[in-house]
Amino acid sequence: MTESQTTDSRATEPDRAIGRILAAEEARAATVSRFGDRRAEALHDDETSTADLDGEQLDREERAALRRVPGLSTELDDVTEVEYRQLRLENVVLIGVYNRDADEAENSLRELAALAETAGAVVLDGLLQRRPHPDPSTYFGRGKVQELADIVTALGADTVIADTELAPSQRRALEDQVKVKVIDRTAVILDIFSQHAKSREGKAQVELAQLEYLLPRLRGWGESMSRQAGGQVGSGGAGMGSRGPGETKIELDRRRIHDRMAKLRRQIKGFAPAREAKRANRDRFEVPSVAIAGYTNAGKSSLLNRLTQAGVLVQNQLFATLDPTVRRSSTPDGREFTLADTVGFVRSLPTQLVEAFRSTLEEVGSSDVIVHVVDGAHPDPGAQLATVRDVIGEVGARDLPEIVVFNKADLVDDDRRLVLRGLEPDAIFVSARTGEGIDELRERIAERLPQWDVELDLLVPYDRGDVVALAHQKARVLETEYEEDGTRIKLLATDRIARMIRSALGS
Ligand SMILES: Nc1nc2c(ncn2[C@@H]2O[C@H](COP(=O)(O)OP(=O)(O)OP(=O)(O)O)[C@@H](O)[C@H]2O)c(=O)[nH]1
Ligand SMILES: [Mg+2]
Repeated sequence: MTESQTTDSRATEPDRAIGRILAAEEARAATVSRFGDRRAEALHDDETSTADLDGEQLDREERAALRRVPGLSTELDDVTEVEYRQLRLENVVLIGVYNRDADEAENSLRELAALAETAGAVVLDGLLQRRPHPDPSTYFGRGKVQELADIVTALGADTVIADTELAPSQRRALEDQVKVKVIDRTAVILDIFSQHAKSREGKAQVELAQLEYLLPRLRGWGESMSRQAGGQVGSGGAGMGSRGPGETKIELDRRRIHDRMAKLRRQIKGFAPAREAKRANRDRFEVPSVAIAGYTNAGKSSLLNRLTQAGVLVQNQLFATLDPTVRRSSTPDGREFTLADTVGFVRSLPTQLVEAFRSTLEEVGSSDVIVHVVDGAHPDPGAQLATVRDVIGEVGARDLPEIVVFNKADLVDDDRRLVLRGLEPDAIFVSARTGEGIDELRERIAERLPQWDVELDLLVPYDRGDVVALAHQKARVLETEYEEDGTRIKLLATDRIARMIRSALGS
């Protein structure tokens, strides 16, 4: 291992890597912009308010430990944990292609840096190439691929991550020329999800998404790596993008993978009845539901904690929350509602994940109100808003009442507030950290919660016992009379329930 010396210092002192990068500056061509030293700026404020962590503290430590030493006992019995971690921690170079908007591309690459670090890698550099379109065969143009290969060698990087979803053939061609492992944004996000999934349902969902991603990429995944005998990939050859089902199960043939996927789908379906039962229970006791949705790291869990003292894991990490937490809360005038924390969204959220997490996301779709949290201090809040609304639309929740909340107001100055107001005139500014705006948010939620103010007077034909049953189940029946043509029912309902009953009756 000729690399071990440099790898060691980098693993323990990422700062020195930055020095090295700066020193290598001259080697760069002018059309390639770099900002490896400003990485992870998208994640401001590393302070984790420990007061918020209480019962979840252990979970957080566990997660941090798991992050870098996966599968220790089964793969490498003869090295110490420390050596193993140094071997495994990946040193990555990020690459992206853009056409017009350099700022946007830079934000996206910075977010990719945050994602890579969350997955456990050290980011050494980031390179953007301006091009009308990514090269269909190698993503970067031919000349730049060579330049990239030189940079990778100079920095001693062992992985390149492209800020896109690469076609299987692009990935292979790039790998052949750059001589280190190449993965894409989708693989990194899948990797984070697989590290963070905790519940059985979450694990099944992530594995399904990973298999779906891997299936068209099976041929050649390990192949090109084994051709690089003596390359810089750690002896396991694994790491980001190949953890989870990627490593051992990759040898299964397609059919067995298809079988496995079918089984996972059945399993995930099997979780639905429990969720529906909970939902039905909430309906019966007339408890309205509020879902907190928003971009990853916007502060959804912090806000839930602030509103309910829930003690949910808060971390300056992307996708800290994968398993939705539901807590009870109440309005200032004493009405109860449930408040659900949800999985964060990210730009180009892999479609495989949206599919696999559809059941979880549909929880958002079946709530009464959505609190849409946006990080007010993020460089591009408009893009966050749009991304989240896209996903909300995809699960059919576009028409639900939405309260837009700019969080982290403690980091937002007056000028910026004006800009944010321009984006969303009705939004509320809050800070989960200082408590600013929280009372206003409670009031706004109370206003938007469904009111039991719709009165219906229905004549239900005698052959429609189902509608009578529905009325008794979901609404407050005030009067029942048996007339010649059917049952006359007077009832009180919320808007949503009234619509449900009317459409069941076909009126
Ligand atoms: N300054 C400041 N930081 C905040 C505020 N709210 C949350 N944070 C920080 O932002 C980071 C993310 O907070 P989380 O609550 O974990 O965010 P999340 O939206 O649940 O993130 P995911 O579950 O990863 O999608 C943490 O480091 C928090 O401490 C706030 O009002 N002000
Ligand atoms: Mg969270």
